[in-house]
Formats: sequence, C-alpha cells, structure tokens
Amino acid sequence: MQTLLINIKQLLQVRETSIAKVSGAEMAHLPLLENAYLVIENDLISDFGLMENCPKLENATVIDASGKIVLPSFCDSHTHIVYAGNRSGEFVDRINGLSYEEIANRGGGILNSAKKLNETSEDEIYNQSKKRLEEVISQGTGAVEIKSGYGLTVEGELKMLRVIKKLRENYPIAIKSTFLGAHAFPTEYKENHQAYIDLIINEMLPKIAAENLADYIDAFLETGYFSVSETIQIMEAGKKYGLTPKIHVNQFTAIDGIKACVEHGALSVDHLEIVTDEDIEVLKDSTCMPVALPSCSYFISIPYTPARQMLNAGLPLALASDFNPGTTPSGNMHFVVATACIKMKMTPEEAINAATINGAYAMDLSDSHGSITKGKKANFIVTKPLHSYYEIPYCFATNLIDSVWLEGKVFGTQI
Ligand SMILES: N=CN[C@@H](CCC(=O)O)C(=O)O
Ligand SMILES: [Zn+2]
Repeated sequence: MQTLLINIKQLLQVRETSIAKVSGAEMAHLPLLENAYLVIENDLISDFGLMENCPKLENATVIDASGKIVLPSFCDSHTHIVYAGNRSGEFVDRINGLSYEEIANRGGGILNSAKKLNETSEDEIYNQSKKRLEEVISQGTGAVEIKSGYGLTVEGELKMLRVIKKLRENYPIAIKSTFLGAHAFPTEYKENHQAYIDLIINEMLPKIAAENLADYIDAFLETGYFSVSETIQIMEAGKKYGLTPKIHVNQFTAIDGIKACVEHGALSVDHLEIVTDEDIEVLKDSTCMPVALPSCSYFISIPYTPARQMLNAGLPLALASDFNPGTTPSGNMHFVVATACIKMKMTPEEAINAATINGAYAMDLSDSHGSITKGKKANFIVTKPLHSYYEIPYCFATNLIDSVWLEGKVFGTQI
C-alpha cells in the first residue's frame, strides 16, 4: 500500500541518513524542505523530496497537505502513564501552601499512588491507562517509554509491567518498558532500606526478567529517596538481567548522582532541574542523554533544566513529558516543546530536535523513529494550516494537529 502526501508547506526534521542524536550547536539546525512530498509504503517512509521532483505514483492514495506542516511524531522517553486514580487532592494541597516534600512526608505522593494501585485490578488499571495512551497518541506522540514504580510490592510492580506489555501488544506505537521498583521506600521499609533493595534485587528482578517485562531499570536518585550507593546497587543488579539504567536524578538536589549514572552506563539521566558545573563536565563525552521534563517544573513550580548552559557546553538534550499523577498530569508533548521555548529559552529548532530524534535516542529508537528518513517508521504529525513551524511553540495552547500517523495509517483507523 502506497500513500503520497503532496504540497506539504514545510516537511521538518528530514535526514537523508539516519543519525543517532544531535548535540550542542547542532541542535540549532532543524533540516527542512519547503513545498515537499512524502511517500509511505506500508508502515515505512519510502521517499521524500521537493514537489518539483514529485514522482507519479499510479496506485498511491494521494493526500493534499497544502498549507500544512509535517513533522516526525514526538518521542516521549519518560512517562508513568500506567497508574490508578489520580492525586487532584494533593494538587489543591499544594495550592494551599504544602510542598511536594511535605505531602510526601505525610504519606502522600508516590506512596498514595502505590496504595491506589495495589487496591485496583489489572484490568481496571489497563482501562484507565489506555485512555491516557490514546490521548497522548492523539496529541502527536509516536513512541513512548512507560515506567512501573507505583506498585512497590512484588505483585504491584508485576501488575504494572504486565499492563505496559498489554498496551504494547494492543497499540501500533513503539513502547519501551522501564522497571522503577526503586521509586520510593514503602513505609514498612523506612527504617530498613536494605531489606527493600534486597526485595527488588532478589524477588522482583528475577520475576520481571523471567516474563521479559522490562527493557530498562530506573531509580529515584534523590535526597530522601534512593542514595547514590543504593542506586548503584539497583543499576548493577538490573544490568545483570540486561536492563540498562535510565535514572531519575537531580530533581531537587545535586548529590553527585549523575556521575554514578554515567559510570554505570545509563542511557539517560532525567529531570535535571538542578545541575552543577561538575554534572555538566561528567556528561561531556559520555553517551548518556540528559532529559528535561519542563511540564513537571511548570506543574510543581520548581526550576527548569538549564538548557542553554548545557547546550553551550556541547551536550545533547531530550525533552519528555513525565506524564504521572503527582508532578505532571499531562503527556502533551506540544506543551512540552512550547514550555521549553518559553521558559527554558530553547529555540523552536532545538526543542523539536529534543522532542524527536533525541527522545528516540533515549529509548534506543533512533534507527526507526525521530526523523523523516527513508526506511524509518511512517510516524508523523500533519498540522492544521500554519505559516511556519515557529507557530508550533508560539500557539502553546492551541490544538494544531490535523492528523497523526502511526505506521503509515491515520491513528484511529487502526484500532
Ligand atoms: N520524581 C519522581 N517520580 C515522578 C513523580 C512521582 C509522583 O509524584 O508520583 C517524577 O518523575 O516526577
Ligand atoms: Zn518521572
């Protein structure tokens, strides 16, 4: 089956050859074609170019995209969209003056979500989570990572990971699965951290590996959560089962966690609201992708990742949503891109690179996702008529999407 999109006003992120990621000054360059065509063959991109060179394809379905912009789907490399219920009560508590830390210390926060999750059936969690997955797809996400971490018990973590597996089986979107048993210490382990770490290592990990339920391992490396040495134990244990680390770090404090993550081969370090010069030095010349989560900074009023400082140092940066019930109840990557431009002073080119090809890198998907390249998945967004791609971050709260395409079909026609 062949589809030909013609008269595309701007075709963004076109890469003749596949690249893994873009870093530093390269991020200011977003390659594009004005007045372009795009050919899709089954689920893959097979050709693209300028309209003046548009091929005549006898049997293709032709779609006129006059005035519209086409860009690769967003690659959201950090979410927690599998959860039960919500935490809107804590949202109001924060409006009334309590901090995230104070709420967590009262047994709220992650432990609140863990209680709800353990009380909810797997089917019910699946039904709640699939609505969020459908929502983010309709907002332009074409590849997503999903974490566990609201179970904090053997059964609870397995339940979450099985839901992620079922989502992966039932939706035409690439899903990577991350085991985050080390998200918080359950109350009964508050005074005995090692016993919970042992439970993760000796009980959870072998079962997860036996069912092949995870691609990555994560921990919340933070003051009051998992220390550097505790996180190292988790990373080392995960690696024995082939799970590469992707770690929550530097959300509230900088405690030399990034160094440990880089030394232990982390694919990404995520959050980075607080970043020191030493952290930046450690990330230079590493293969680890820093990931910023600006919707989290927005929602709980914490600093934004210092993107400019990091890009000036030559680092790459990815943008992800962090969709979760506590700090970011939204997976809208258009809002993420806009907020990165508005609050982090990233240019539209930098933000779109960060939310597409660099997001793909942070999920080991840059070979198949994140750019308009022949042979990659035909996952892309067609916008409503726009004057230029600058309007994507500029119109920060307008739904600019005309259609989202996953594996060569308009989403909604596959399921
Ligand atoms: N910071 C750690 N984990 C999540 C939030 C967890 C929660 O509050 O439920 C995050 O990435 O922001
Ligand atoms: Zn997170």
